[in-house]
Amino acid sequence: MNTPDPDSRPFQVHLRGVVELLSRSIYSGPSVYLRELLQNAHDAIAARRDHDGQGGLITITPLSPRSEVLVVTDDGVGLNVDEVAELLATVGRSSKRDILDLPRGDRLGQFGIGLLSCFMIADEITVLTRSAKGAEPVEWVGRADGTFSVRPLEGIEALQVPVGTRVQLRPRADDAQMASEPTVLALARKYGEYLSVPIDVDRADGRQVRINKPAIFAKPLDAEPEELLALGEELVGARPVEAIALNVPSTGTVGVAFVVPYAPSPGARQATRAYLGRMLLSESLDDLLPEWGFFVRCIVTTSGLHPTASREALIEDSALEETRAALGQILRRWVLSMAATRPASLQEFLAVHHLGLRAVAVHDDELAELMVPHLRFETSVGTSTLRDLAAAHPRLRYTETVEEFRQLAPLASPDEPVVNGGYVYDAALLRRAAQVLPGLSLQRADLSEVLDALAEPPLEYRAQIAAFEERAEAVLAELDCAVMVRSFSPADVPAVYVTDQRVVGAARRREVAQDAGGLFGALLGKLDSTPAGPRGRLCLNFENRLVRTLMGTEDPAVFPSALRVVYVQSLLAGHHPLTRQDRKVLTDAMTDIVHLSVGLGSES
Ligand SMILES: Nc1ncnc2c1ncn2[C@@H]1O[C@H](COP(=O)(O)OP(=O)(O)OP(=O)(O)O)[C@@H](O)[C@H]1O
Repeated sequence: MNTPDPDSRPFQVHLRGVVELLSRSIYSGPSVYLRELLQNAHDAIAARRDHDGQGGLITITPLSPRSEVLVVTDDGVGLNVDEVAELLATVGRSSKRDILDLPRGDRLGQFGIGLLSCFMIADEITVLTRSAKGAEPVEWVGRADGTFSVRPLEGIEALQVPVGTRVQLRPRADDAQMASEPTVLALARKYGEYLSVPIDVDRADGRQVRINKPAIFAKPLDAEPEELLALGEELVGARPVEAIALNVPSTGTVGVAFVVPYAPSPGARQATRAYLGRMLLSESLDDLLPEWGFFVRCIVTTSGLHPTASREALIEDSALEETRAALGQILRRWVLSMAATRPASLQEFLAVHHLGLRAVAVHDDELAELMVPHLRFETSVGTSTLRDLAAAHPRLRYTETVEEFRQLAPLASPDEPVVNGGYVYDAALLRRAAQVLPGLSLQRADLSEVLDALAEPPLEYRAQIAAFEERAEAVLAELDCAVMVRSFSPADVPAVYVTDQRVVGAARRREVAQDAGGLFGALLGKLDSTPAGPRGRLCLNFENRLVRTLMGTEDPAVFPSALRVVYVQSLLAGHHPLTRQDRKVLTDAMTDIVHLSVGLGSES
């Protein structure tokens, strides 16, 4: 056994310093004083019910023209004279821990500091209390200077104190507003409206308001559907798309997730309104859901998660981790069941949230697995979900940019479509698609491979085509454009213009450098280290009527003009930017065609 050290002395507590610490570093603001008083009253009532089955009302009397004192009364278990000194005046001592010093699940408090929060608005706290276990009532007065006094009440004074506790605060002049009727009503509702213990607020006009409401979010979804959606609307700011029931029995967490009908900023987690034992913990808890749960806003109450001392956040422990994982499972099941039974609803949901889902799915395996098969992508055979595409075409190719897609889409074989990965996040998602959809082969599309794979025109036309390619290249040489003839479908596309982006980039820089001149022009000129080569290639379609007509046209005026129009048309169809020269070529060609058609002959 340890013998007490004769030199050991108890710590001194500098109360002003502790209150300063609470108000500056622990609590978000002085308004939590009412939460702490409500919490103590609630716990005292719970203790009284355990003791003799009685008790069950909290009354708050705010400041009024008739009184400069705020009063919170409960008919809970009360305290005797020894408990008053032991519990109220000892920082960190709480009656709400069990013999192993663990917090009791049915009590809201546990840290033994809550009452001190009253010093944030008042210099003196008076507690009048009578224990349900007998003994005379007591008055305890605690002061912000760190002193307190205890006085047993006798005679007429004692008769006026029923079983329970009455806490009185006289706020400092600057903080009086904190205890005024409108503020008290608002705070009592904010923190305590869902508590199971009734709370009445006395109004200056003599009436009493009961502030409690049923916690509809803790009931089955169909109990009060309209009221539930109204609550969702209040939380989300618009009518929610759907309500999903949340229930994690292992941590006593129940509530509702409302699916938001608008797209929140990508990756932003929706804040959860969380209650602990039905008393507000936080209106904006951002770590209760997995990161990808940004498309719902939740309201929950929990009994098995652990608050930090501020009681405004949760401790990041295994219970929180388990709850987060379980809530993720519930959202995942919701998505999966929608995909299986209500595909139209899933597509509506994705139409709103696809961008956010894509953003998160890029780095979140869980979400990628869940969502990528259902996301829609643009392809050379129309827009489709990846799952449907994979079912119809086990071999797919994808492009990294929109430009590449526009060039390749008209050339791709319908059996092996090209998927546009150029929109934000899509290429990264497509790179992961094979993991998510086993059996799917998805490769980066390569322009030259696609061109090489195009069918050559029939052998008997080879000589004619070679001559035609030569004639056409001579016309388009000034535009730095090579020409090739291939067979592809659809037959109504006369030609596709394909480019090497590096060559085009260099050509554009040269153009800007010429225009800019001076130092900037010289700088751009220096950047230009790209290999030379034709800026692009016009791939003419042997199956197309116009192309076949052109092949048979020898006219030195008609042939170049018509070919130049086909060239600019292909640029436009592929959404390629037109250079100044391209625009001039089009105007000149059209002018020539008009002249030819009215019999004036070509201008050139
Ligand atoms: N209204 C009340 N009725 C009975 N006992 C009370 C009342 N208010 C406070 N007490 C006693 O005083 C103790 C200290 O209260 P305090 O609010 O400082 O801490 P707590 O409620 O135990 O924990 P927390 O810091 O988490 O609020 C309580 O544990 C309780 O035993």
